Amino acid sequence: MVKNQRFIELMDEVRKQKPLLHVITNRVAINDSANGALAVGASPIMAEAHEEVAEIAAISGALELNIGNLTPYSIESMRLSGRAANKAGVPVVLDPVGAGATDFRLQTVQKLLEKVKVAIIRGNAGEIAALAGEKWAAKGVDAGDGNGDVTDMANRVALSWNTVVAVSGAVDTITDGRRTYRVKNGHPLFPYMTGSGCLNGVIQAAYVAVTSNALEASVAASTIYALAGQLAGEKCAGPGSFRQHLMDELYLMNEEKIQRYAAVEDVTDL
Ligand SMILES: Nc1ncnc2c1ncn2[C@@H]1O[C@H](COP(=O)(O)OP(=O)(O)OP(=O)(O)O)[C@@H](O)[C@H]1O
Ligand SMILES: Cc1ncsc1CCO
Ligand SMILES: [Mg+2]
Repeated sequence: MVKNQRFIELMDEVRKQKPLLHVITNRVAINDSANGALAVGASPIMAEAHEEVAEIAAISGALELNIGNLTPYSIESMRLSGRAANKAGVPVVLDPVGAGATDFRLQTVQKLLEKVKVAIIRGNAGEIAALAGEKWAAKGVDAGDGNGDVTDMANRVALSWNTVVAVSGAVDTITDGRRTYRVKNGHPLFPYMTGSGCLNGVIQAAYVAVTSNALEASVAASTIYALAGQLAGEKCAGPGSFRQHLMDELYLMNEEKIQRYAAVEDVTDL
């Protein structure tokens, strides 16, 4: 399945369709998330008023829920929009930011997953470890260190919630619990840009808006995003200009760069 050609087709499809993305996210990442969505060709709307979220979710190409700055109000926004998205057949992406940091976050994610069918869960290893019930020294919203096998944890979470799981890190692991892919693109400056994982989640939403195959959407989004960061990192001196170059490289991504540099492996049978 993972052919560079397919990533290119999906990238073109996002640019052609310009899917509306309903995003409920944290106040740290909100502006970069909107700009990154525009850079890949999607059309973001950040909305969380209870009066309108169901209506917006139902007409969107995808809904992205990010729990980075939870409040009781935003939890209800996520529930209402998630239910409306499910009813309308709109795919939902969930970013369980800091799920290992507090019981409140973990319980909120679990309750959301019980009520809302999610197409892709995207998180760092610490967050996915929390969902898998694995011990892991996650540090707030950062991944931290742990000994668990990332693929095994991701598989378990994917099978429990019947979803695709995309684990970000130096290598990204994407699985539906049956097939597993690894993306080796990326750049060490990524962790110095706050909200870079949150933007990854929004790009996942842009891609799942244009295909009913959430696994291929997630592998394509993870690859194109990590590759844009890799090319950005090669051009810049530090985190400030990395952020600028990342937006540019998302916008400038093309067939030639994907064919030349995408480093994706199907590790299902390894
Ligand atoms: N050490 C690294 N080397 C290369 N790429 C990396 C590295 N760490 C993360 N990435 C890339 O950075 C992007 C963001 O992933 P990361 O795991 O840092 O998200 P996150 O921890 O959820 O971020 P945040 O919470 O700040 O939004 C991914 O596309 C991933 O491929
Ligand atoms: C720093 C931070 N705190 C809550 S959300 C967020 C953005 C990165 O996840
Ligand atoms: Mg994160």
